[in-house]
Amino acid sequence: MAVKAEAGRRPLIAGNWKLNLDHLQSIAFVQKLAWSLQDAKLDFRTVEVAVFPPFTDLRSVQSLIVSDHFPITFGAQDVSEHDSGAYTGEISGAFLKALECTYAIVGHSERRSYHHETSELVGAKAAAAIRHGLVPVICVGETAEDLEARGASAVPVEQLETALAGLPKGSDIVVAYEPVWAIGSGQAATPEQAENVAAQLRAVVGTALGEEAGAATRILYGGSVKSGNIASFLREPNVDGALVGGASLVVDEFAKIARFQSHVGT
Ligand SMILES: O=C[C@H](O)COP(=O)(O)O
Repeated sequence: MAVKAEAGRRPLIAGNWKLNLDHLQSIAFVQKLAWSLQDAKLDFRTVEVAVFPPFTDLRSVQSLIVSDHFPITFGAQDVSEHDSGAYTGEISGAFLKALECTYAIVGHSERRSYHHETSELVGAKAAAAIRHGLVPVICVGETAEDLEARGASAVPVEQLETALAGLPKGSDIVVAYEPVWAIGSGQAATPEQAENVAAQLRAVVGTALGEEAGAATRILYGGSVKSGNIASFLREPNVDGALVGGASLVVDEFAKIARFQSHVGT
C-alpha cells in the first residue's frame, strides 16, 4: 500500500452498471450508496468510489451528487472518437465534460466483441476523452482462447500498446485489466494472475506515456469481483482497484466492496 500511496495511486472502486438502471433507479441507487458509505464512515481520502451509469442517467446522477455534495465520482461507459458532427447516436466527450463526468470507459470487451471495436478505435476514443478533460478508463483483456493459445498477458499488452500509441506523454489514464473469461462468470482470476498482468501493463504505460505516468497510473482488475475477493486483489502491489460489473448493481454489496480496507486480512 505504501508504494501506491507514494505514487499518488488512491484505490478506485468503479461500478460499471452496463445496460442496467434507468434514471430514476440511478437516483435511488446513488442516494443509498452515499448514505451507506457515509454511515460506515468510509474515508474517501483513502479510496475513490465511482459509478458508470448509462448515458441517459448521467444528468440525474450529476444533479444528485453535486446538490448533495456526495463524494462519489462518475463517468460514462463509452465516448465517441468524434467531437461533433453527423455521427448519429454518438456522444461527444465535450457533452460528458459538461455533465461533470470525470471518466469515460473505452474498449470494454463487450464493445470490442458486440460492436467490433478495435484497439485503434479504442485509442482514438481515449484521445477524444483526454482532449475534453476526461480520464479514459482503458479496458484490455484476453479471451479464454487467447489465454489457451498465448497466455494471459500477450493480448492485453498488445491491446494497450496500440491504444496508447497516439496519446500525449504524461496523459492521465486508468487501465482496467479484465480477462474476458472472468467477466460475469463467477470465476475471477487469482490475485497473482491479476498482479502479473497488471505489472506488465504498468510497464507498457511507462514506455508509452513516460515513467512518471507509469508509476502514477491506476490499474484496476475486473472480472467477478465481489466483497469476498476484493481485499485479496488490492493487496497486490500493482492492482489499484476494481472495475465491478454485476456486484456494482447491489448497493450493499458494492458498498462492502468499497469498504475493502475494513476487510483486508479477512
Ligand atoms: O466492467 C465490468 C466487468 O465487465 C466485470 O463484470 P463482472 O463484475 O460482472 O464480472
